[in-house]
Amino acid sequence: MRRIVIIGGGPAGYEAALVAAQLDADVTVVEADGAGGACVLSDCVPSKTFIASSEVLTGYRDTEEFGIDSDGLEAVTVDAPAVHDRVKRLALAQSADIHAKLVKAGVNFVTGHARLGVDTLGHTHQVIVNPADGGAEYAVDAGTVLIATGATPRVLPTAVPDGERILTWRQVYDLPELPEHLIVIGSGVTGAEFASAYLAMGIEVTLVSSRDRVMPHEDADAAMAIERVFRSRGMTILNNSRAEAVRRTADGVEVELSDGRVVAGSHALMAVGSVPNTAGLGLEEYGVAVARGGYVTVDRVSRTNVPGIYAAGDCTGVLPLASVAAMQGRIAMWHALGDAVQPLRLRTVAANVFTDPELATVGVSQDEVDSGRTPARQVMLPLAGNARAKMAGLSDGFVKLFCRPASGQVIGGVVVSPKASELILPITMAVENHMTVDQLALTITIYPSLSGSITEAARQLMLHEVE
Ligand SMILES: Cc1cc2nc3c(=O)[nH]c(=O)nc-3n(C[C@H](O)[C@H](O)[C@H](O)COP(=O)(O)OP(=O)(O)OC[C@H]3O[C@@H](n4cnc5c(N)ncnc54)[C@H](O)[C@@H]3O)c2cc1C
Ligand SMILES: NC(=O)c1ccc[n+]([C@@H]2O[C@H](COP(=O)([O-])OP(=O)(O)OC[C@H]3O[C@@H](n4cnc5c(N)ncnc54)[C@H](O)[C@@H]3O)[C@@H](O)[C@H]2O)c1
Repeated sequence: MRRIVIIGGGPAGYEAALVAAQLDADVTVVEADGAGGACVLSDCVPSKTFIASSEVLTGYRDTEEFGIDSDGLEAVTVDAPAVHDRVKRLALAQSADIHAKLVKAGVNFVTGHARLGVDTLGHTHQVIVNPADGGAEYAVDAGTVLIATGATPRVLPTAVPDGERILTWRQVYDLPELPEHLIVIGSGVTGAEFASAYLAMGIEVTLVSSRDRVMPHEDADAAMAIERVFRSRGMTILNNSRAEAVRRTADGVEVELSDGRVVAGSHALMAVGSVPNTAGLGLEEYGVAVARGGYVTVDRVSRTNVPGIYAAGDCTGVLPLASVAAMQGRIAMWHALGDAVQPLRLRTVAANVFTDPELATVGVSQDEVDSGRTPARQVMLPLAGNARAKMAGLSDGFVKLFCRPASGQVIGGVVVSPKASELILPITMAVENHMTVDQLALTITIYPSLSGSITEAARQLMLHEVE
């Protein structure tokens, strides 16, 4: 029986463990916190649960337009401790579910810290476990080790979070009440999602964005559409602004920008990226290649340069998504245990930003098409013309489709709309299965439906081909 030790119990680690157990390996997962890792306990799951509460408030916006009399958002109050309790409860419940699943699969789950040890007895590898229960450190031999240690919020030395006024995204759920005026620093996906959720909760939000638009790595049309929505709902967005320092004041914070301006608010949320949890793991001593920024270097089957040592998830910096982390972890185990394995393909990974409206993408990007790297025809269809969107009072979103110029094969798409995370699936399936715009266009969709805009976009590309 092959013995596998996995360091880290997030999506990369626990999904790998389930695969390895299924293949009859003897699996130990060492996790410093709880099953599900940071994804479940402090990052993805809590933030999406918090956003779910903010979406309830969104339902109270513009009710008059629908002929519903209400006192509007002003009359709705948010019970912050109740919202935060729900966030934590759901995260713990999800963690418990994952723990139960692992135990049922026969995985040995150890709470504690682990690092690579020096193998003096000539075993393949050795992992040193420091259990959280205070017990003595011990060594575990392993034929295969998977490093799946994730990442931690980046801290600027001039803006150190204190958990009260200057916060990481992991600390917001401990606030006794919602901020009065939240300054979000960093307009990547994390910053944009929190700015959107707090705005929906009726909080004054200032977003400090170091670039000329929010979400600089996302589709520009989509990011600008969302920035317009944010501004129209009253968010202050400071473009081309870097935060130099954040200080506590008597009753709040002040953020000093690099051009000398100072912005005052009640709280600051630092969303300036993450750093991989790779220090102290003994990687360098062991000869495992670590790239700039501390990311473990891996190939497309999650191998590091040291035979038998694999790495997966955010600690590799390949693509920091839970879905990708999980697939990297599974691939590592399929490869290590000699099962059939397809190397990681990032081309068909769908991603979603949970702002209001949401922004979902898959396949080629507008940048790749504009630069000529990928020849494509495209169409962008505003949702404003969709009957279902009109009924729901939606005017901001769109569907964008990319296809190969000659064959019409669907190679990418963007959706900006409520629940874009669900609407991207047909485009993802088309990309994954090399479908053409004709095949998409001939699919009969529900009338009226937002998904009708996807087939309509495909029909427009079909017509274009005929011209
Ligand atoms: C605010 C936020 C929202 C997000 N939302 C989404 C989303 O909606 N969808 C999505 O796909 N992705 C989302 N992500 C990204 C997603 O959370 C990560 O890609 C995912 O958590 C990566 O999984 P992982 O297994 O690599 O690491 P993690 O989930 O970080 O787990 C790693 C675990 O390893 C443990 N660990 C570290 N060092 C050791 C050690 N030495 N010994 C033992 N244990 C150790 C840590 O305690 C941690 O629990 C979000 C990220 C953030 C920050
Ligand atoms: N919905 C999701 O799937 C989801 C949600 C959150 C995060 N994630 C994943 O995590 C990754 C990282 O996202 P992120 O937003 O946490 O980090 P990021 O690194 O993408 O964004 C951080 C932003 O902060 C800016 N910044 C840095 N220092 C600054 C300063 N001093 N002042 C102002 N701005 C500053 C950077 O320029 C950058 O734009 C994403 O690419 C995504 O893969 C996914």
